[in-house]
Amino acid sequence: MVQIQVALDVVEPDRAVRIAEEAAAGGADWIEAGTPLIKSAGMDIIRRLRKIFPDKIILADMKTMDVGAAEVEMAAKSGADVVTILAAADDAVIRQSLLSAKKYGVRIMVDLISFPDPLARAKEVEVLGVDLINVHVGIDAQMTGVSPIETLKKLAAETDMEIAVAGGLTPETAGEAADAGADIVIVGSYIINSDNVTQSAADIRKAVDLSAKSRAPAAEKKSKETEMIEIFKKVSTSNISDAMHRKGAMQGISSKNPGKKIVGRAVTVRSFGGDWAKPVEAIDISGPGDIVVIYNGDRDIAMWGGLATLTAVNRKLEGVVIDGAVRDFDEVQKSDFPVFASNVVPNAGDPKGLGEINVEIICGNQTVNPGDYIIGDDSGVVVVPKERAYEIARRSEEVWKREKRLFEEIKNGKTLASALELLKWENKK
Ligand SMILES: O=C(CO)[C@H](O)[C@H](O)COP(=O)(O)O
Repeated sequence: MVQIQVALDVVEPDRAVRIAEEAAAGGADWIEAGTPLIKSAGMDIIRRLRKIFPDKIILADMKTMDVGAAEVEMAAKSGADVVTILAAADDAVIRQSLLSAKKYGVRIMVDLISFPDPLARAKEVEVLGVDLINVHVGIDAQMTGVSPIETLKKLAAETDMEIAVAGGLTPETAGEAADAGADIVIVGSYIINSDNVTQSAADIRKAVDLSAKSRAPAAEKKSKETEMIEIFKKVSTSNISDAMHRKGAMQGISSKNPGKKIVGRAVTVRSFGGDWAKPVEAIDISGPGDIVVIYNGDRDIAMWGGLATLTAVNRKLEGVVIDGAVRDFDEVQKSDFPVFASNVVPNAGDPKGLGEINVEIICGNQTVNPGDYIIGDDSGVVVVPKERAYEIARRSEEVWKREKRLFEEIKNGKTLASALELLKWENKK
């Protein structure tokens, strides 16, 4: 039977243990002390997991690169059954790890993460005596859209080693992995960031246990663009800003029609001193999914009002974001059209026609290029450069999931400080 391994990639040991208990209740067979957890809690977390789960396989995700014998020994003596060594490590490290593993009665799993030619390396380590290999796409690489399944399929046809697979697996891809020949399906984020860990582990268990024949045909693969838009619609601007390391938020611009969220591509406009010609001309070259993003630089002369709003509604624009002022506030509000701006004033400027459309602009102190992704909600507006949009979308979804999980923990009696073990993690510099 294919084994399910839950990867405890959190840095708070108490949370890790709670999640492990919930995942075990959902059908996880192997419990992995993830690398960040081991770095945070040391071998104590292995001892603790061993005590709580005497009958489960405990994997120490050491990702050892050097001094294999010593690292295997300490994980083994703490209670691990399986220890990971990086495929990128020198053969000497792998040999030493295998010797130590034999001595202390544990198994070695070689992790192919980021190895340029994983199939060739898998054959080499098999010759060295390794019998457990992990086809693995790391978390940061997953965010760019890389998946382990194709490599898994190729490796399964060529090796007798037991194969584990990891890399952002969900029930759908975990099922595919089982069909492709995986013996151990390793799942982190999908389970540990779920607001119902037990159910999510059970979903993976069910997907893996279904035979290939009884599995529903895989859903048609979405384009990256569709996937991105769906994620941006689901997450908040706060999640996106976190995913961008607190960058991307426009300053001084807020929703003038609260409750309206926008997700779309920027049509940029630069104009000056209330000049509203270029902004309203930009509406005519925009359509569904477009957001007109305007730098006007004057908070006291409006360059957008009720008539521009009506035109934008008729052309089915997604919204408008203005570093500058709007007027006709009552008409804007009645329209329900998403308008984000820095100020509301009654007086307008003149349509002189100065400025440009679809050039790089600065709006709310952020650089915006034509085609960049703009997301606005009641917390504000963020700009996501188009070149990094897929990665940022995927990362913001992880932030969203983690917050949902924390929300559940706080609902169940934890405080935010205790859930995140804040005292331990205060900056000691
Ligand atoms: O070892 C890891 C990262 O290096 C993870 O434990 C592994 O990738 C599983 O987690 P996820 O399902 O989130 O990818």
